[in-house]
Amino acid sequence: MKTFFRLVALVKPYLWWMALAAFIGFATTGSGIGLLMTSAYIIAKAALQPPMVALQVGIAGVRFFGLARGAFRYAERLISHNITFKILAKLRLWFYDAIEPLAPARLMHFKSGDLLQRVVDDIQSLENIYTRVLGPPLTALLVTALMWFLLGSYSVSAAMIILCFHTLAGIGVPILTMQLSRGISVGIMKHKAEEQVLALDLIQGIGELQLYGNLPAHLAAMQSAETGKLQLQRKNAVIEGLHESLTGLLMNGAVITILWTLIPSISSGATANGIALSVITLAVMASFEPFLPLPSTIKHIEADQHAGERLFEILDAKPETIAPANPIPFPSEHAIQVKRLSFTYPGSTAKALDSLSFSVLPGEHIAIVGPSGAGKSTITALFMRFWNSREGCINIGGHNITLFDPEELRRNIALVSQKTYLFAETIRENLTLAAPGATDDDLKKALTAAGLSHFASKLDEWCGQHGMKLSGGERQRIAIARILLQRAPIMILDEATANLDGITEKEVTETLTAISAGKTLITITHRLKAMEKYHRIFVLEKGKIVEQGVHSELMAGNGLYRRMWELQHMTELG
Ligand SMILES: Nc1ncnc2c1ncn2[C@@H]1O[C@H](COP(=O)(O)OP(=O)(O)OP(=O)(O)O)[C@@H](O)[C@H]1O
Repeated sequence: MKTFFRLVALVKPYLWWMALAAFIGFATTGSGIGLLMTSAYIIAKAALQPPMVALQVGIAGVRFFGLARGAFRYAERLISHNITFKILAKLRLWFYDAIEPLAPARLMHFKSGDLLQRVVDDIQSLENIYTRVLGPPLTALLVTALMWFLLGSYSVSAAMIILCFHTLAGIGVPILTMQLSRGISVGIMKHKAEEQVLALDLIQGIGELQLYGNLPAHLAAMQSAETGKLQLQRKNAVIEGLHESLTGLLMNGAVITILWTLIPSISSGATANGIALSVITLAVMASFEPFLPLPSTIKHIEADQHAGERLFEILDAKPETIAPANPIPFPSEHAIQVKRLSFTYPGSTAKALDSLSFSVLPGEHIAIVGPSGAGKSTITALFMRFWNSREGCINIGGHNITLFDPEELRRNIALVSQKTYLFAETIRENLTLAAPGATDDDLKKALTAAGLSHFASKLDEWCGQHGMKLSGGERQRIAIARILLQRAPIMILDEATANLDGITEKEVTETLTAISAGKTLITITHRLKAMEKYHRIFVLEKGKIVEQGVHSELMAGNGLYRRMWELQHMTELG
């Protein structure tokens, strides 16, 4: 229930609007009751053939309640939907704000499809919190009070009867529905989330699924999630039918019981007359309208609770990197010093980096090389503060990088990794990501310098899903154009050319060398190509620096570097 109250707290700023909407909802049902009461009055009275003037009040009542009902319904929908959309927009913004600092460290354990489900469906389902959960019970309560007052002023026994039947419809039927439908809404949500995860995997990994013959098994899993969802939806429909029939039954039960109680008093001429009886009958029937949605309220509480838990799981997660309260500006002098840096990934026992120390002078070009799993990419992740080390530190310009605003730090370190992500947008949008204020002229210059002059006239060309319309080399060149636009003084190239064929790799490397002139460069690679150009090379093995020097010095030794170099060059020659 804690989650539910947290969700209710979210709508606190709209409490007065919600109260107004509930009151207008009550006015709508009240007008419906008034409409039927005045209609019954006219029909019953007309049967006694009175003069026309005796019907005037009734006719005016029908006109008034008929028009008022429509106007109130419209106002109630307008206000409640307005509140709902405001709440949804607020929740979505919260979610995006919360998710951004969690990437990538805290999102590692979530599947993309599941996150998509949370941001789209879970938040959407919370729109019911006002329209189906908070509003209808309030309206039903007000209608019960109105009927108690209307009937009570006429007959106390009729008022007691309507109270009993309203209590059964407002509490008994919803509790029964809750017992019968326990777990259904949550089950439907779980199946939907499962389907979403599988659908996204299907879209993204269709090539692999086809290649390894796993497509039928994947489709079967999707089918099974769909079947599970359909079975629960069918059960849900049966229960919904049942509660609607029960509410109808109670409405008719209330009418019959009240008639049965009041008819004797007409015969005896004590309190009731025939006209009043027909008015009461129709009023009782109309008063059950706000009780119809109550059983779904209970189901929505369960669904909202589950959706809320899934959202709060993200909203409450502590980001790996928190910006300091008073960040210091990024220095203009940016010598780098890594001191006794160690790092162990959560859940792992082995150190990915073990007391690593090295320094890079401003404008110096260094390479960090080593076999797969040596910890090279972990260094990049710590520099960009995707992860944070608890042992040792990275200093830039003499300041620990934790003292900078992470966003400013990332603006000043340009990163090209092995896999450049391109959004399913135009070339322009994929470039302005790095420099939102860049002009078309800037973009064209960057494209030309990155070796993509043929794209300079195609800024509005769509890149395709994940940049599929571009070759691997072109995608890496877009990344180069991005870092040119970013104009950062420090560059990290993390296996930037690893996925390219020999000729493209050579061309892209030449472009990268040209644009890194005058900047501090850290190249991270396991491929020992053109190593002569680096001022210093650090050889990493199992998270430790085992050798360092220039290419010729390392080749003169008989260590890991030389063995890696010989192995790679022998393989290439062979
Ligand atoms: N997110 C993670 N969670 C747990 N362990 C990880 C994670 N990422 C990397 N590791 C482990 O940390 C160690 C260093 O990984 P890292 O990716 O830094 O190596 P690398 O030298 O860049 O390798 P490669 O050249 O293959 O990319 C490896 O043992 C790896 O299994």
